[in-house]
Amino acid sequence: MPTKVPVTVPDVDPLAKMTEPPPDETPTQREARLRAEAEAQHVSDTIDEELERQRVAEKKAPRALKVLLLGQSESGKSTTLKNFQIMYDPKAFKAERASWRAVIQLNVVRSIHLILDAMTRAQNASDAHLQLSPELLKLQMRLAPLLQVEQALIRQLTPSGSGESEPTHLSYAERSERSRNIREVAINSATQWKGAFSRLLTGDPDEDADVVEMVDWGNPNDPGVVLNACAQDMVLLWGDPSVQRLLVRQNLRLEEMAGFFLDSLDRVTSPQYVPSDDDILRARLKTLGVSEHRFTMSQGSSIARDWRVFDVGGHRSLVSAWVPYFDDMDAIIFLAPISCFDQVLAEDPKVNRLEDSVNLWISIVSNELLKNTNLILFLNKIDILKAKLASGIRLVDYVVSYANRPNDFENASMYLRKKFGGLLKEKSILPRPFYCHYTAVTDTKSTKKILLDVKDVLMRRNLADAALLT
Ligand SMILES: Nc1nc2c(ncn2[C@@H]2O[C@H](COP(=O)(O)OP(=O)(O)OP(=O)(O)O)[C@@H](O)[C@H]2O)c(=O)[nH]1
Ligand SMILES: [Mg+2]
Repeated sequence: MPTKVPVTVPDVDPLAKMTEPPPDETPTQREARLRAEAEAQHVSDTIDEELERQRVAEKKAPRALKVLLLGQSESGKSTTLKNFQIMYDPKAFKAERASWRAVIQLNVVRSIHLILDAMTRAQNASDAHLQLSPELLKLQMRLAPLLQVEQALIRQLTPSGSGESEPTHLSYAERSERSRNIREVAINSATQWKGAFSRLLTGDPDEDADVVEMVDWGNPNDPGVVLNACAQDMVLLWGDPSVQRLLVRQNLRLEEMAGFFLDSLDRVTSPQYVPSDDDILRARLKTLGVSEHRFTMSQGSSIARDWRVFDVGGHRSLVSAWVPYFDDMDAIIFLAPISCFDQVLAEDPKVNRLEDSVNLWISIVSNELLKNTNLILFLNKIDILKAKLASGIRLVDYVVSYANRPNDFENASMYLRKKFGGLLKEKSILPRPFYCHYTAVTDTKSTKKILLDVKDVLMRRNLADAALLT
């Protein structure tokens, strides 16, 4: 049996013993000690107060306002995001300028590819109306190298291993850091373009240097070099009246398609080409996955709020990836491209695009997770809608319920607005206001006004909600 050792418990607190004043303290020492203790207490209180103030401030600070951009593929989500960038993060927008060049080059090559395909179809059909002149056949041959350029650009803009056949990424992603260090390797001094480029370096040297770097003028297979060499032939092809007739016969309206640059060939294929804001808004690059962008916006003179804007891919296969973002979203900007009434989905040619937009709208409006979320509808691509209706394409041929209303923009846009508004009213779980704008988000001026309005509405609603909660 182990013997028990009694444990002696001190009858005084050892800590108190250590801090208690010495027994032989003089009155002066005592006064000094008390002063030091009071000072230490004051410092400690100040720290506590500051911590408490920070805690309250953090609690009160408005969290970031979250906005999700939704809509079918090619509805204009990423283009709307670019407008946000131009307004609230011009630096980020500028930083990407050079990278858009490759996207625009690919957009050009795609359009030419479509024309060459249309010519091949005409040859195969041996239709007497579609006879191609020997000059056109020569052009067709001379433009063949562009198809290889297309492949090179797709490789540059498609993430490896994604299984995607369509580009989805700016090329800067893999270049950004590296490019800062290898800028000097870009120009081969033997090329004739060097002079042109050095003359060009007038504006922001950084921005232009990025563009200079993107083209390897010493490499005859570089996309920029091939495009420049083919520029005249492309202009001839696009301007040829029999090509225009052929496109009409095959119902190919290239100028209404995403990423149309054939009317600006001289400019966009020139060695000194730097994409303008307008070009970047018109460039087409499909989104894969979800990207988040942060902006700081102010309301009046006092309140600044952080905004988080989410851009998602609208391709059918990507729609299920939207759901995790529904939770906790303050607002959704839903884009319905109403010019698309006579088009079918690229991913499913059995489905009309307008009908698809209406169905997506119903699923968003009636979604339980979104019953408290503000919904803002952009009836987009009104510039194309106006041109289409003016050219005689009839809405009633695709939307039977349009009946005998006049085939003009005022009536058509109002009709579609009522349709979307009616569905919101009918299908929403809780009543909510109908915020709706007619937009052409490739037009920065009108879009700026609309986004300012959206910002005001959301900030006000958010403040009102916060007031209700407190
Ligand atoms: N003319 C015209 N073109 C537009 C308008 N809005 C978007 N576009 C063009 O339509 C194309 C598709 O726009 P995006 O913003 O890439 O479409 P998205 O909704 O992001 O498409 P996904 O990424 O595939 O989901 C781009 O080439 C845009 O320039 C518009 O109002 N008018
Ligand atoms: Mg997109």
